[in-house]
Amino acid sequence: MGSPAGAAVNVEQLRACKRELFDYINSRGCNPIMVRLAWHDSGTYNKEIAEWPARGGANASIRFKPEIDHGANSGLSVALTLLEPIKKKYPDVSYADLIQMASAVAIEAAGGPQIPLRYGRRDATGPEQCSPEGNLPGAAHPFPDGSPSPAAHLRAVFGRMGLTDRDIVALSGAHTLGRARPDRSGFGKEQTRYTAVGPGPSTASPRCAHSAKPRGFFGFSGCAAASGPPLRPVTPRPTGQTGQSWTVNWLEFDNSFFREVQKAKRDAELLVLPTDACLFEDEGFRPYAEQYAADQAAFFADYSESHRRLSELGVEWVAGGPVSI
Ligand code: HEM
Repeated sequence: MGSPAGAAVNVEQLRACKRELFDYINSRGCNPIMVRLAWHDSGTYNKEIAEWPARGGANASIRFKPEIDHGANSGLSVALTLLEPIKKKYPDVSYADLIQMASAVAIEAAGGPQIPLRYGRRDATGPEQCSPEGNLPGAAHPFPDGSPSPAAHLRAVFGRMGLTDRDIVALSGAHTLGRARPDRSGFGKEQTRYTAVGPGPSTASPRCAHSAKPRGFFGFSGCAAASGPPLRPVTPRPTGQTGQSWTVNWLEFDNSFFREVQKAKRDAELLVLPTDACLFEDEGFRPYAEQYAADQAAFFADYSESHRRLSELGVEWVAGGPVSI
């Protein structure tokens, strides 16, 4: 049911699990939902509460009812189901580690930065350890905490987790991946041209910079000038999808979220939530948002560090943890 406090960290299993997750996630195109699952597990953290697991955070309590049934978690049981066969194969990897690992791998496999994740998280063991509903941010008025603006709401929620303005802006950049679906969150359109035809430009595949070979939607399909194995496996473009994405290439992790939100004339086919728009409207957030729109390397560097912090919120480490692999 979960890793006991005294369980040791099994580095061999962690490494093998990470290797397997890479293709497992990429071949299914489930990168976005893995990122969202991990964020919704850690994002319940309250820095004012000392006791574990009452303080919330990355403890895998999201796998139990009632937490998985919270309104904010609508649709995330799909991600838990996908992870179950992997958990069975690597039983010494705690659920909390597996959820965070899947998210970091999903980002790296989609072309994002490496995230210096550490392992050895202790699992919550039952429904009585679930976090109460209402800890995750709302995307639009009226905000459940009565905040007067999206920016105030984000600061209240992320501040409760001990995160800063820079963390808020960097982490919001995860919306470069994925979609909103009306039947899950109530946000987004039923379908757009970027979900109907699948992620990526609708006319032609992007080309590798070194050759005329087309690029797969998850990375290079092969390039004569590049040494070593292909960077990422090629996966068929998933067409006929539903929902509304924030970006055109919604299975590619880059800084396009910021570039799209920044545009004076936005593409009506792409989603901008009030909490996304405020990143360019609020004086405290704007410098970071502008920097990330202009400089992908700066975004990747900050994202990587903020994501690691998010992945460790509220964590109780088992004996031998935390470890890097
Ligand atoms: C800043 C406050 C945030 C708000 C208000 C927010 C809100 C939302 C909403 C409404 C959706 C659509 C869910 C659906 O309909 O399935 C969504 C999806 C998503 N969110 Fe956020 N989010 C926030 C922050 C974050 C953070 C911090 C991350 C990760 C670090 C993240 C990652 C994602 C991803 C990857 C998806 C796409 C999921 C999918 O395609 O299945 N979000 N978010």
